[in-house]
Amino acid sequence: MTDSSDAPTPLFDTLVVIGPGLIGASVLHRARRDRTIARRLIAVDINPAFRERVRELGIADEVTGDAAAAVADADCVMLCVPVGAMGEVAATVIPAMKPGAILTDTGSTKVAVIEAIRPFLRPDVPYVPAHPMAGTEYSGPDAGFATLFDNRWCLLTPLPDNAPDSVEAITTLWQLCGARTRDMTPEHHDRVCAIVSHLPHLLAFTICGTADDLADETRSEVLEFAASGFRDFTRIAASDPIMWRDIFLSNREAILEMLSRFLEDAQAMARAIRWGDSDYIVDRIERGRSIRRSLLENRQA
Ligand SMILES: NC(=O)C1=CN([C@@H]2O[C@H](COP(=O)(O)OP(=O)(O)OC[C@H]3O[C@@H](n4cnc5c(N)ncnc54)[C@H](O)[C@@H]3O)[C@@H](O)[C@H]2O)C=CC1
Ligand SMILES: O=C(O)C(=O)Cc1ccc(O)cc1
Repeated sequence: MTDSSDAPTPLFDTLVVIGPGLIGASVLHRARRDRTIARRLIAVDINPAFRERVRELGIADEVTGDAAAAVADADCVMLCVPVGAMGEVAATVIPAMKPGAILTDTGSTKVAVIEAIRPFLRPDVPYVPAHPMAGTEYSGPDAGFATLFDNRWCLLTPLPDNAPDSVEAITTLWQLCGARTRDMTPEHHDRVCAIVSHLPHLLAFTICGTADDLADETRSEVLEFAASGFRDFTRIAASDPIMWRDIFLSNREAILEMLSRFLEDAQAMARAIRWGDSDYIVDRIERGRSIRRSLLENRQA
């Protein structure tokens, strides 16, 4: 029998998304919308309420809590759970995958996630780690949307023994999601993300905590008069606590290194303010402005 439709063959026959929260549900929305990523979509979640939401959203052909059964027929399995849960999920799914199927993940840290998954790897199941650099402060299946990854970066950290076709397949998957892709080592990835993503979140959580610790009368004024600077911090400070606890604990060294460099620079700024060093202050602010201009030019803001 011939296929009468002109639709191109999807990249995978069956894609299983484990953890259809913000990221997983966004992949499912995109795959559902375009039908170029996979013919059949399966979502696995431990939370029954989230499974029900995924069913209601209609973004998967099958929704289940049984990860091992779900992956048996999969051509690609994408782990979209918090980074601290990657190892235990990998331990359940890898033995149940069919030979040649590809395992990938979307974790925000790479060295620790790869180490957590490595003990369960099989030579006939390539694992290609990835990290879409796109997200919001919201989580859960309702937070997902099809265009989340458009024009954003997805960083891949292929392993030395990855066959080129498995890396190519995951690269294509992210490009079909709308992302631009770049390969780098897991160590480099973790240092880059420590400065561009993890430290900014740490600062946001901290400044909101500091504001909340202020005396009662000042604290109520923080809420009343929050100018845009503080308000912008509160957006990312609204992010999921479990996800961020796991990121901080799993990228400990790079985050602590970036934090200590930041503290030195903040001290230098404090000194300039104390001694009235206008040139230093203006120079630092101008560097901030030029970084913002570059982001706008690169369509990343
Ligand atoms: N939120 C963001 O902006 C971004 C997050 N990431 C990474 O992607 C991953 C997912 O993040 P989000 O989608 O934001 O999280 P989320 O909290 O929205 O979704 C995670 C989902 O995983 C499920 N889950 C947790 N443990 C599970 C288990 N053992 N088995 C099956 N399901 C399980 C949860 O019930 C939830 O539905 C994390 O590793 C995160 O670091 C990557 C890029 C951006
Ligand atoms: O909402 C924001 O500003 C984010 O920074 C989202 C985000 C969170 C975690 C990641 O690993 C990547 C992107």
